[in-house]
Amino acid sequence: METENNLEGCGVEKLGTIIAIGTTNPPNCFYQANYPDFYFRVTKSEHMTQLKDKFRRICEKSTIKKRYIQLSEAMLKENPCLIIYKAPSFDVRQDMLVKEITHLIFCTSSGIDMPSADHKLANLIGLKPSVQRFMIYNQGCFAGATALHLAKDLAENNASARVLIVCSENMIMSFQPPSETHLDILIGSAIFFDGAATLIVGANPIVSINECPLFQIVSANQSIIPESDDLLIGKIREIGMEYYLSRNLHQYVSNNIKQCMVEAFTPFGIREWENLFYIVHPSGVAILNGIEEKLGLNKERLRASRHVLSEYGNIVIFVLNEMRKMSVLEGKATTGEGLEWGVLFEFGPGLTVETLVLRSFATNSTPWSIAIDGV
Ligand SMILES: CC(=O)CC(=O)SCCNC(=O)CCNC(=O)[C@H](O)C(C)(C)COP(=O)(O)OP(=O)(O)OC[C@H]1O[C@@H](n2cnc3c(N)ncnc32)[C@H](O)[C@@H]1OP(=O)(O)O
Repeated sequence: METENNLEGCGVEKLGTIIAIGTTNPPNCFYQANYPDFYFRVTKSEHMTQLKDKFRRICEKSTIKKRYIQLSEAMLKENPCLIIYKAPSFDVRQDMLVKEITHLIFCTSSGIDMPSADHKLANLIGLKPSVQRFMIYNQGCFAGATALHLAKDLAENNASARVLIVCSENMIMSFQPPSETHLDILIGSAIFFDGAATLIVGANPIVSINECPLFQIVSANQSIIPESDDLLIGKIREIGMEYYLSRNLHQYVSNNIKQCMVEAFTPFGIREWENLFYIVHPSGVAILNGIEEKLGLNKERLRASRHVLSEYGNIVIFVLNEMRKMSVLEGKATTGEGLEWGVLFEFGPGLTVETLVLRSFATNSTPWSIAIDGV
């Protein structure tokens, strides 16, 4: 790969580095093949046979095998307003959601109470009262990358800071019954899922105390795709989260991805895309296919994203975790499947794209037995 290694001499050890990643899901696992029956039965929509057939086609084409969702049939029975299209249900959803270091960043699109979820978490895990907290609400799917972006700045500007990031998403606010007049609900119902991820970011990782450098965040860029404001909209209403997903969304993302790559990698003299590792937000098979095609990537490059899409659904931090686990299990030399440089993309309302340039670490330079659960 053609690189000018423009980082030399600029204190790379001071760059924000991901030193821990963990992910979790609620226990209810839904196989995608069974989900149409479940979804139409619990929402009492069995009579909408054509819509159910369409939903089944969407589920089949989603390439998702299974997803984890906290909402159960019992919860829906107890809260029947959740299965009536456009029924006022915000208070019920909000009440269901709230039951549930040096710096703390919490991001979620679930719940808007004050004091917020970051405050409750800090108390729960016994963080110092002086911990510096930052709450990121309702940024949709690009919140994880924004949290990493912010953590990088905090870590690089506060010597010895250790930033805990917690991302938690839950479908309780966005769950809607199927509607013939609002087909976007079928797409969200087929690809959104519940999950949570945590990361710790700090500069100058100390390996002797088992801090485990996984990925260095070399740079972080955020950009808005021109003329895309209306393509992905979520509105908090009395009915919970009302959302709209344009059919053209995937084309806007893929048509603009090259520009994001050029802006992110030009400062480092990197102009070829094939020899990078990719942590791409698994937001839909059409988006992954479009990115692969526009960047001219071979099928292997988006393997981690496709695996997470198939096994969980749509959250980027899961892909980051999958990449480092997969690299170790397959005996690759670095945490980025043997490659040095990589990129993390995440998209959300705006349309906003976060592009993070990453560098991997040698897999034999870190205390892996502690870093990889199950290995
Ligand atoms: C929340 C956030 O902040 C960020 C996010 O992640 S938002 C989510 C972003 N992801 C998306 O918008 C999904 C992108 N789309 C896809 O991945 C795929 O198009 C898909 C899995 C939905 C379907 O797969 P496909 O290979 O394109 O199949 P295709 O045959 O074209 O579509 C299947 C059916 O879905 C319908 N469909 C596709 N996109 C649709 C949309 N946006 N709205 C409504 N219907 C849609 C098609 O009309 C088709 O219906 P019929 O079978 O009745 O003809």
